Amino acid sequence: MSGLRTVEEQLERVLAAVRPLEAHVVPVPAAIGRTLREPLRAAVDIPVFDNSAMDGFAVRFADVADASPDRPARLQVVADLPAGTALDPALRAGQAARIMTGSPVPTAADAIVPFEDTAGGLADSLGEIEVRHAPAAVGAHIRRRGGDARTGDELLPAGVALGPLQLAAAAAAGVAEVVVSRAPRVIVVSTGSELVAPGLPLTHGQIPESNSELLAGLVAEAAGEVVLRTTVADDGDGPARIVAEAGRLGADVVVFSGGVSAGAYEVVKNTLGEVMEFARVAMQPGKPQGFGATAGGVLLFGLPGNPVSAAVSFEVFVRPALLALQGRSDLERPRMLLPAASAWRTPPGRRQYLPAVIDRTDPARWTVAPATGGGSASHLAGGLARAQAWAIVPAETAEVAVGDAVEVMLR
Ligand SMILES: Nc1nc2c(c(=O)[nH]1)N[C@H]1C(S)=C(S)[C@@H](COP(=O)(O)OP(=O)(O)OC[C@H]3O[C@@H](n4cnc5c(N)ncnc54)[C@H](O)[C@@H]3O)O[C@H]1N2
Ligand code: MOO
Repeated sequence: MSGLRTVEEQLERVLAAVRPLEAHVVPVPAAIGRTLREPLRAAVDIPVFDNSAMDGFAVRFADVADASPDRPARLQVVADLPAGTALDPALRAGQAARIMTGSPVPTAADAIVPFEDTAGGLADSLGEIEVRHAPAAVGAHIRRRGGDARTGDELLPAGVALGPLQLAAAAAAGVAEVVVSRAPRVIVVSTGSELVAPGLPLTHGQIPESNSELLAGLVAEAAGEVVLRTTVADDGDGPARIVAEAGRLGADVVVFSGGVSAGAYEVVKNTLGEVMEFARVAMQPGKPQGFGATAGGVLLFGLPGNPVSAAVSFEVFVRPALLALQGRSDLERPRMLLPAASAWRTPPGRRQYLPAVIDRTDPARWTVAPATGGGSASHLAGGLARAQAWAIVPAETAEVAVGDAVEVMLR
């Protein structure tokens, strides 16, 4: 199809307009979902000290090296070391300390014997014990100081998203505060005089408004903060009023949906032509795209109004921009090649982004299929509910056959 811009060209224009937001210091519990802007370095060693991996006895390996059920080694227990103890008892030949998992190993000990390897176990553990099984080697069941990370080691580079695993590592490394990006502030605007809040009665020609639900949720998934969510009519100066409001609210991004194609009442296209460029992109759905920035740097997206078009356009253009604003190093969703479970036709000359389901019954052979009976028709908002991924089919491909390897963007 002639005169269409590639997805890559459009995305390049979008990303060229992105200026990363300020970074600030927040306490670790407030950093969930934020993007790290300075490397995370360990403030203490992990583990902090040599400690026991088992409940049992700290011993001198030489005392128990030959222990067996027939010839058990007898040791005298001279100390008890619960977790949190500050003790470091001396152990002479033939002596042991009872020790719990996580307790500091005495300097004089060089192996741990679990309760299970003694005759009396926990029940008989504070007087004399009989070790019936020798530890495998010096150091058995001892978790060494710094074995995981040393003070000052980089645990995470800047640019990664902080989830529960990353924040737990920060806490374990003794870190109380991290430097993260602030959340992008986003305004979500639906356009259309036919739109009515879901649940309200509909007169002829009216439909429930659903794009703001979609886009606000996608913004939140991308760690953005929706500061205003509203609908404007197909006539009047609603979009311009919103752009002015963006300045007052300190918004970073405005996402319009609808009103960008070729009709008589395209309110975004007709009123924001001075701050936005309207292009046709070689993708289906999502062909008509508006994008621009205000003098103050607020990014303005004009997504097509069809619900599937809006969803795809968000994935392809808005989400990468929101992540780039936050300084995220990886702007892409994970992708993989999967065999098609059914055949479908694709639009000529435009890259297809098809709402897809993944059959994960066989873990060694996932397959992909369209989520909607009607293929990629952009109005199928109900079928969108089943979509688990996007199948991406190149512009040159006319149809997908069963078994063809299809690129799939997971979500
Ligand atoms: N003559 C042409 N007509 C169209 C073209 C074209 O190239 N030439 N492109 C088509 C394509 S492709 C798309 S996509 C749509 C995009 O249209 P708009 O972005 O202008 O969107 P609207 O016309 O406002 O709405 C389209 C469709 O989506 C429904 N909609 C809109 N907003 C919402 C919402 N918030 N919640 C639920 N549904 C919404 C709306 O009622 C329409 O049915 O243009 C084609 N036309
Ligand atoms: O681009 Mo439209 O989104 O094909 O339906």
